[in-house]
Amino acid sequence: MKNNNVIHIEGLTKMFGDFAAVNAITFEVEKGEIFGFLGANGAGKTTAMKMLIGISKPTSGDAKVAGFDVFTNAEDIKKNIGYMSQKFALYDDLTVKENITFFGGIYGLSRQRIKEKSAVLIEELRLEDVANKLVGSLPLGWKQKLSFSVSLLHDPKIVFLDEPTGGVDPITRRQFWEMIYKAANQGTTVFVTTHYMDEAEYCDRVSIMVNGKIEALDTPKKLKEQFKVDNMNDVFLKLARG
Ligand SMILES: Nc1ncnc2c1ncn2[C@@H]1O[C@H](COP(=O)(O)OP(=O)(O)OP(=O)(O)O)[C@@H](O)[C@H]1O
Repeated sequence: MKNNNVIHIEGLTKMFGDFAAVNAITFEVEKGEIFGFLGANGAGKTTAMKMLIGISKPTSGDAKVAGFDVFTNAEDIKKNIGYMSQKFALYDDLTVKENITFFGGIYGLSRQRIKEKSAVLIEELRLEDVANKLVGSLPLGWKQKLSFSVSLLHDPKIVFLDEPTGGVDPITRRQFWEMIYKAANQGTTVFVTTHYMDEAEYCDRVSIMVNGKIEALDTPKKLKEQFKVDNMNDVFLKLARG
């Protein structure tokens, strides 16, 4: 593993019976990179991501995340990553402040650190007026931005985002991506799945999974050249439709 690689995967495979949901995938992701992990429904993205975040044991292959082996150091991986998905966000029945305090506690931050982080985060997200309101009462876009910030509370080396902007309006999606860029500029690696092809264009590199295999992996510019098209949507359609 090179020093600046925070994800290193070789021949990573997950079988469900005879079915290879993830079939010998190999790639590396660098520190501070925004890595887009694309694929049609059922391609194997979530299965692969579950192995990378240490909650599912691979059938075979090698994977190191944040320097830790997914087979032997899954607990260390969990401490060094952030995770956010469209489906599991925050607790609707806790206030903004309570959610931050709760997750800060889970991540092992001290009371003082939680207080400091909470103040900065609420100011940055301009949530002062709703800091004591239940998260369930906030618009989805606000929840998702807050959820992303919470996933970064413990300054993880890598943040895994599983369709973070699903169902969110275009303006909020844009703001969300500004937050992603900021995190990446500060050295956090961003591993993101999305079904929005305009978002694929914002990534430094993009991989496209088809039936458990990675069929293409490069910068959006090079992928467009390779497939002789002028947008990522057409790259995706060419690959996903075979
Ligand atoms: N626990 C399981 N047991 C059996 N098959 C599974 C299991 N989990 C996933 N699969 C299968 O593995 C394949 C890959 O699923 P996965 O959820 O990883 O795809 P995905 O690319 O994340 O799709 P989506 O975009 O819909 O989230 C699918 O055919 C799915 O049915």
